[in-house]
Amino acid sequence: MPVPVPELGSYQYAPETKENLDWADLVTVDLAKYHTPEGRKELAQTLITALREKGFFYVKNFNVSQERVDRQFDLGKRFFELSAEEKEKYTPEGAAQGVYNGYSSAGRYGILDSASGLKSRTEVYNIPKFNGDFPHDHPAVIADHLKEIEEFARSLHSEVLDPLHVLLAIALELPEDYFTNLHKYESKSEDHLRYMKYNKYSPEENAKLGLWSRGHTDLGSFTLLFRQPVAGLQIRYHDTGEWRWVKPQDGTLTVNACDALSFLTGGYVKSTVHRVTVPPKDQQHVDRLGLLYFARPHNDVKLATIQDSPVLQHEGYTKNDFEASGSSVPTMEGIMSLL
Ligand SMILES: O=C(O)CCC(=O)C(=O)O
Ligand SMILES: [Fe+2]
Repeated sequence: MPVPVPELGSYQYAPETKENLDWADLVTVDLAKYHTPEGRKELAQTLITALREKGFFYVKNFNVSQERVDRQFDLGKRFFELSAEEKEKYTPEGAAQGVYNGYSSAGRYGILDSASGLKSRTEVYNIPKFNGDFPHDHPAVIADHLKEIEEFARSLHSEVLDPLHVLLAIALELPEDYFTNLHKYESKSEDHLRYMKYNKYSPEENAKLGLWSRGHTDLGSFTLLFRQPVAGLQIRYHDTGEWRWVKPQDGTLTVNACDALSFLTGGYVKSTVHRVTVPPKDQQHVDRLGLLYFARPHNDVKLATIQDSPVLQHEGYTKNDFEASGSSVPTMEGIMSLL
């Protein structure tokens, strides 16, 4: 008898940790308030304060149902359950030179602990924009649901990124479509939807490791992280330098501003250093599956400080690091080849 395939969306999230960790104190941008001019004004202030102080914040009421999110987690889970051999077929050519759409096996992230030789066990599957610039092969588990994945990625653009870009423009006293014009879905940019699996280690291995990923900033505009019940993500506070854990919140996205927004605003918007550390003891027995979206400006956007924002002018944020050091200012495409 054929075994029925479980319904997509039956993904079981791990229970949250019971440990009392040093959680980051982050504000929530409630997009339910986005639909009136007063609400937008208030949210613009909430957002810009969050971007200046912590660089990370939560977003709620973003009009993408939990059911659709659960189905994406399930697709990610099913992808990583494929055999190593099958997954390796989707490793892109040029992976070693930084080409990242498609599959990256755990080995590519290298040795995490030189004393023990323990390697990263983080697998990634990146799916680029569906605007025609990035034709791609996918295994059947993904290909069979490609339309749904496309709709999901497009709604993250229209329901989350567009509103955040409008709010940022309001806060900087720019025309409301200033940033949405740099982030059109149909234009070429290196946005990607990511399924990400941190395969677990034994408690003994974790004790040797300490960290699962090194501190870094993200390259693009905003990164959207769907609720992650397995604690591990930590951000570094700008003012004190201390590391704080990011707490999973029901029905929210965790969002961080990234390097491109920081360059465009002459450092007014902060791109915050973050990392993934070993989870607390009560969560070390589970794999940590992530669902993320990385938004980036169009490839041809020059990363020069915006000169027409009265706020940036008034506050004195008129030069980013490239401009201050007299180096030539790269485009978004150009900066990728500098990495
Ligand atoms: O897995 C996470 O919580 C964060 C991942 C991350 O920082 C990244 O992929 O850039
Ligand atoms: Fe990151």
